[in-house]
Amino acid sequence: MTHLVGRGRSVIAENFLREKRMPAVPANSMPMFSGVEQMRSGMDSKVFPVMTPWGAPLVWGDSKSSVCHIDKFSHQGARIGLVILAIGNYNHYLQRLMSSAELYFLPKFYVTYYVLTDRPGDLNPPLNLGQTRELCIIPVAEMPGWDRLGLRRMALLATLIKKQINLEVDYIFCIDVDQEFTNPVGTEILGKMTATLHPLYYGKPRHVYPYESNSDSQAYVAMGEGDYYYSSEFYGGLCSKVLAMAQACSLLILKDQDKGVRAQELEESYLNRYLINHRPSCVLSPEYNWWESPGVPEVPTQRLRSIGRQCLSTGNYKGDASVC
Ligand SMILES: CC(=O)N[C@H]1[C@@H](OP(=O)(O)OP(=O)(O)OC[C@H]2O[C@@H](n3ccc(=O)[nH]c3=O)[C@H](O)[C@@H]2O)O[C@H](CO)[C@H](O)[C@@H]1O
Ligand SMILES: [Mn+2]
Repeated sequence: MTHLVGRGRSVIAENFLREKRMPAVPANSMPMFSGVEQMRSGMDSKVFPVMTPWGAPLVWGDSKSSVCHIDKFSHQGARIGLVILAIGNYNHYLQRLMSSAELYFLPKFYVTYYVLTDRPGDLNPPLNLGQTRELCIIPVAEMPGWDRLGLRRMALLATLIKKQINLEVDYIFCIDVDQEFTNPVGTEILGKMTATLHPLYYGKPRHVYPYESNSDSQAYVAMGEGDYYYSSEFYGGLCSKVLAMAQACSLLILKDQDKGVRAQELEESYLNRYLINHRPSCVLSPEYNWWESPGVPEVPTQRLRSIGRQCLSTGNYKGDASVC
């Protein structure tokens, strides 16, 4: 594997990233409600909130604030990692996700794909990657099954960040392999901690969110707690923040397993529990977790599509049963 570390990075970018690695602001010093700015989509006059109640950007890729963020020179040297877990027959999604990422995911940036797979040979010959991109294949001995892997991914992620990723990139994102980028995704997603709204619960009242209701579980969320319901298909941030999150979630999962308890939505439940206590600094709109289904809201631009959830809702993908 060739390392891209340090190549072409400006002093300004180095300083910016150093500052970004500073310790977290304690939750109790979080800014209070700062009002809700809005973006209006030209097409149909729909109004989209662009800020969370705690002042974090709520990102629609074409909103003024996103465009402004993208223009920030300071991100130019950022190195970004994308962790992809592909076990068993989910390996067939890899090629599609990676080719779409080459087209749309932070093009021209330093991007390393960390592919954790039980079939390392499947990526041979490897994809033709852009000049600033690299692939790191990490063989893992895991059994297939989303219900099992949903309880393993956080631990795998924590170990890998600590051992390797932390030394190689600034930001790390974890993405479900059963997805594809369908439009540009740029630096607007780079936050200390970035989480994506689950489209089925966007704009819905708090009481319908599928937070864990079993009070024996470490993922339990009491009535009245929580702002949004986040998806487990795409999240990320600075390595140090994602490491803290993955370590905390895997500990919650282990504690539950020790008691024979399992949160209903698996990793997603623990992620949501964690994000209630540690609100994300960047919240991605359903543009970044989208599929065709009556329950999913229309968005100005569809950027990241979940093929798996699309297949689950309709039984096939655009009529192509072989994709599902
Ligand atoms: C198909 C399915 O029932 N999906 C459920 C699963 O969606 P999710 O989209 O959360 O799960 P998923 O089936 O996409 O699995 C998560 C990720 O684990 C990896 N992976 C999973 C299984 C496997 O055999 N190999 C592999 O590599 C892969 O990166 C995949 O994208 O969980 C959600 C809650 O969290 C809901 O309950 C969904 O209904
Ligand atoms: Mn998925």
